Amino acid sequence: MLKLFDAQQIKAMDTCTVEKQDIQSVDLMERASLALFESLCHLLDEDSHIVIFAGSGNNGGDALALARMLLTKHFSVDVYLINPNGILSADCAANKARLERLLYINEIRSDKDIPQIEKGSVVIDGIFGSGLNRPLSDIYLQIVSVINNSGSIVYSIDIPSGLFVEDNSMNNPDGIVKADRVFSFQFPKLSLLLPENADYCSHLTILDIGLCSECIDEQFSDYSCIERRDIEPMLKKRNTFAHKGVFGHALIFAGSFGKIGAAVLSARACLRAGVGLLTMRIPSCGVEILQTAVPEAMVSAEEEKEWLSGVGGISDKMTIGIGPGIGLCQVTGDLLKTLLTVSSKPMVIDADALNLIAKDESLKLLIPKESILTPHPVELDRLIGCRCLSGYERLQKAREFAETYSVYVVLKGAYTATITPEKKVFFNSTGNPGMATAGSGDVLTGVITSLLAQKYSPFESAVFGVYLHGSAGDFAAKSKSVYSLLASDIIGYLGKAYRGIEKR
Ligand SMILES: NC(=O)C1=CN([C@@H]2O[C@H](COP(=O)(O)OP(=O)(O)OC[C@H]3O[C@@H](n4cnc5c(N)ncnc54)[C@H](O)[C@@H]3O)[C@@H](O)[C@H]2O)[C@@H](O)CC1
Ligand SMILES: Nc1ncnc2c1ncn2[C@@H]1O[C@H](COP(=O)(O)OP(=O)(O)O)[C@@H](O)[C@H]1O
Ligand SMILES: [K+]
Repeated sequence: MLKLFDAQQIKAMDTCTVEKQDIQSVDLMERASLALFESLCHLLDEDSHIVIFAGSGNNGGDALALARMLLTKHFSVDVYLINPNGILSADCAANKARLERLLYINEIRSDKDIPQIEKGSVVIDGIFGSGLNRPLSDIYLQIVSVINNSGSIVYSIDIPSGLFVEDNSMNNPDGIVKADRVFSFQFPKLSLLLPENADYCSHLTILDIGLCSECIDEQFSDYSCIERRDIEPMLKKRNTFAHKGVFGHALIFAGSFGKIGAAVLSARACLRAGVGLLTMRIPSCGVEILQTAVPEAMVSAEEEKEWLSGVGGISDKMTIGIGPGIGLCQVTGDLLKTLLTVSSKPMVIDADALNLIAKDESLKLLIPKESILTPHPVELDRLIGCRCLSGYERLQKAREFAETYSVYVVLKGAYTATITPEKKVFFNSTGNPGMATAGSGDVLTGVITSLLAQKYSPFESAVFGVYLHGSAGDFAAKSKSVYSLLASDIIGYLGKAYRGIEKR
């Protein structure tokens, strides 16, 4: 699991590593720059012209060390050191001295010194890193504008200059470098996983720079990134004598007139994710459709033709999922209230079920503890009753909600965040923009309900389900392209996603 840290913690681990490994901080900088150099070389052409912007702190030090390494490979390199106050960090100064022996370093002290960037150049952005302590102003704003308008490929060292590691709600969007790729040292930075910062990082590479693992373990973090190696051990093996009774009975409340497709998608996904038995509670207009499209599912038909109004037959043995396509009728809201009142087991709550809860404050207190709620950002805003101005604010509000109501919140998006009742956040690492298509959320509801029915814990059902769903989406995108991917394709690749998780 990759933990995410704030700027102070990054500094502390830096210092700790230098002590524990008995090295100088400039040696750690050399190691970081070497990892960057090796990774970057794969992306450069022999005749690339490289323009490096270095700041006065350690991010600038990395950039100067990188320039020296690029010279050994005979790249054409221009270096601009931005040094308006004439003060450099010790390691930046050390690398300046090393580089000066090989190359003339241009210094930018005022706006007159800012260069035009030659067309076709590759820009390396080493102006500010995790030490940024205020939004960019003056000469820095001008330099960022020159970089962003240059039309060049831009590679940022550690983090796009001008972007804070965590909260950018008060930042100036014009003072942040827009990078084609960010090479982050050791850990992703939280801000790079938030949707409002998408323009500043098209691709992310994490570079292992050998920070001491003991120093990393000592630092507490509420944020981490789930990787395949975290998911693998969660997979439950199937016993030779297993029968369908072992793999749970899911009961999904889904569909309304015109939205029976949502019920079909969640039903298929639930079965493909491995549930033993599935009953679909749907309005009667959907019975023939569902029985034809998903013969493996049982149907509990509602008396009402077009929407859900009754709970039907439920038992304690069933695991409930509710929401896909159910609409916002008052009678469906009443059904939801009854269901929340009579159930004590965790359930999966999605889509319009979340919108119904948002409309009636009293329902929130009825949600069974440890239930899994799967809102997309707009649904989350409705649920908490306020329009969040940034992904960072939304994440904090979602954490408060998860704690207040003792539930798991799966905040969907590019790096879907599973938030626990203890307010810990686990970002997902699979998935792609092809999944931004109608019905892919219904598929996720089916998958998570299936896992919960199979006795995965609520935490495992959420993070494993989100990972599996994203991984199936990645296989689907490989075959169909991100443009043409359909929610049904995600279901079609769930098997391949399982195969990818099985230990080899
Ligand atoms: N553990 C790690 O991750 C390592 C980090 N290293 C590098 O060190 C960087 C952090 O270095 P620093 O702490 O020196 O931070 P920076 O290189 O980001 O620079 C901070 C300096 O800039 C000044 N400053 C901050 N915001 C400013 C603004 N808006 N306008 C003008 N000046 C401003 C600060 O007062 C400080 O002097 C990382 O991003 C990374 O590039 C590597 O060298 C080695 C290992
Ligand atoms: N850009 C993206 N990258 C990765 N996953 C994505 C992206 N866009 C959407 N998804 C995933 O697709 C699903 C969309 O869910 P939702 O918005 O509820 O769709 P719908 O309501 O159409 O079913 C979520 O699981 C989300 O994480
Ligand atoms: K940078």
